[in-house]
Amino acid sequence: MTEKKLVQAVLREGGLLLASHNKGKLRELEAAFRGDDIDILSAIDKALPEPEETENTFSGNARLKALAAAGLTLGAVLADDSGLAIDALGGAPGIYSARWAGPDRDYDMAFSRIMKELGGDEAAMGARAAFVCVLVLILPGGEELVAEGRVEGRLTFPPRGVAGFGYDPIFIPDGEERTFGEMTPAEKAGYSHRAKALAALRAELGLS
Ligand SMILES: O=c1nc[nH]c2c1ncn2[C@H]1C[C@H](O)[C@@H](COP(=O)(O)OP(=O)(O)OP(=O)(O)O)O1
Ligand SMILES: [Mg+2]
Repeated sequence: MTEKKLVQAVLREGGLLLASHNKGKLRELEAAFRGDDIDILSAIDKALPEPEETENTFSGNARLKALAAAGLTLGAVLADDSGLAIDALGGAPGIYSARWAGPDRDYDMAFSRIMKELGGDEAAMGARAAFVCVLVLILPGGEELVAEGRVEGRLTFPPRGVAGFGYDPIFIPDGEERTFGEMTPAEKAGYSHRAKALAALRAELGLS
């Protein structure tokens, strides 16, 4: 058996725990493994504690979340750390994207802060930004795989659309006029940072 076939067998046998508490992310991650015959569980299903994200990079925090859950399950674990990086704000909110929405995950508050820090709604309109996603997969033997995805685009205010989650209603990917919040899940996956990271990870696993 090739190594990829062995890893696929491990995933089919032991399942995959998605180490995220974000329902929007979980929907997208689950969709990517649909049809693979792998049992998917989430940190929400298993009521796992949410670790504090103390690292200062996306990859560091993705790895921290994956390792925290790996200690609590026998199967493989996949964690996602992601965020919105705005050029004119030096990449902020970046790894602090969730924290800018406060403990209640109030994205209107996060949008207001972005507009304010960019110097008002006129300056904020069209500001260059990118979504970044780093995935870390930990296999039962401890082997770690890392995959990254990025999508460039621009911001728009006021927010548009009710699909997706988080910052989707203010982000327009390059080549589009609609925000992620105005797209179907399949349309968003045609552009998104998470879909690109998932494609890279799936290629490394020989799943496709
Ligand atoms: O496709 C996306 N569309 C819109 N917003 C997004 C996306 N991808 C990340 N984001 C935002 C949501 C959150 O404000 C932050 C991620 O923070 P991050 O810590 O990685 O996730 P989280 O705390 O929501 O869940 P968890 O850590 O349990 O996986 O970036
Ligand atoms: Mg988080």
